[in-house]
Amino acid sequence: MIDFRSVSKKYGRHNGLSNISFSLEQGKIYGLLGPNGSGKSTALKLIAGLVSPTSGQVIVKGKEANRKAAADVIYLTEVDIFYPSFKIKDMIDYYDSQFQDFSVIKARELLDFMNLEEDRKIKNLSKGNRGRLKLVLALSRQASVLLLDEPFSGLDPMVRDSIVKGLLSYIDFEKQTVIIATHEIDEIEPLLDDVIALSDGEFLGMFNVEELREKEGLSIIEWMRRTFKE
Ligand SMILES: Nc1ncnc2c1ncn2[C@@H]1O[C@H](COP(=O)(O)OP(=O)(O)OP(=O)(O)O)[C@@H](O)[C@H]1O
Repeated sequence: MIDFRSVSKKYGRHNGLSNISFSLEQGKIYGLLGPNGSGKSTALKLIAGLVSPTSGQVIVKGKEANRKAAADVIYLTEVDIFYPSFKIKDMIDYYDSQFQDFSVIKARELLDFMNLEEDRKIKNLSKGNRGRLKLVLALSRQASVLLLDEPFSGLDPMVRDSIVKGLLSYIDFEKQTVIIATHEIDEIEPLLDDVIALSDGEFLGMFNVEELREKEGLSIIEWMRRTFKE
């Protein structure tokens, strides 16, 4: 349902991604892994149609990715996108007015799960709570592709694990494909079906997490350490 066909993305003379090809299936959770600057955000932006490939094609649900086709793609970015004077409930209303696939009922359930009160002003929220709110807003939509860029980075490690596990119940695996770009591999490993590894804009490989454990006796983090040391 998502295809990268010989995709390169240059920023000026600098390589963001170099000749990458892979295919992703519907209904799976993918980890997009790699060190800083390896091209993870670039890959997500290409799927969301926010940047265009310099060469090659990115196909999402049979069509070339662009801003219009991206109506069915949710992209949770690292950057804060909130209006500081808004209260949480204003943000929920705003999302409800902007996105047909947004569910207020689901948003309220998620706010409850994340311990967020609707009357809090966004500018008064801690970084971790802003991170929680971003997840609430993203997961309250029903789009087919969910792109999460470092979704757990602001979260307290003490609660991260339970949040990560809880989030699974809000994903519709019949319809949604999820790609999580992250450095926090340990916590999300149990969630992932397959992993795509990037380094310096190059595609290192894609593999199944369970197979890796069964055949090679390695966790993702062990595999990453070994691969990136080489
Ligand atoms: N707008 C831009 N202009 C110039 N170079 C860019 C731009 N965006 C990304 N790059 C470069 O492209 C490469 C890939 O960047 P990208 O942000 O995709 O990596 P990343 O894996 O998401 O990194 P991080 O883990 O640090 O977020 C980096 O070398 C980066 O400096």
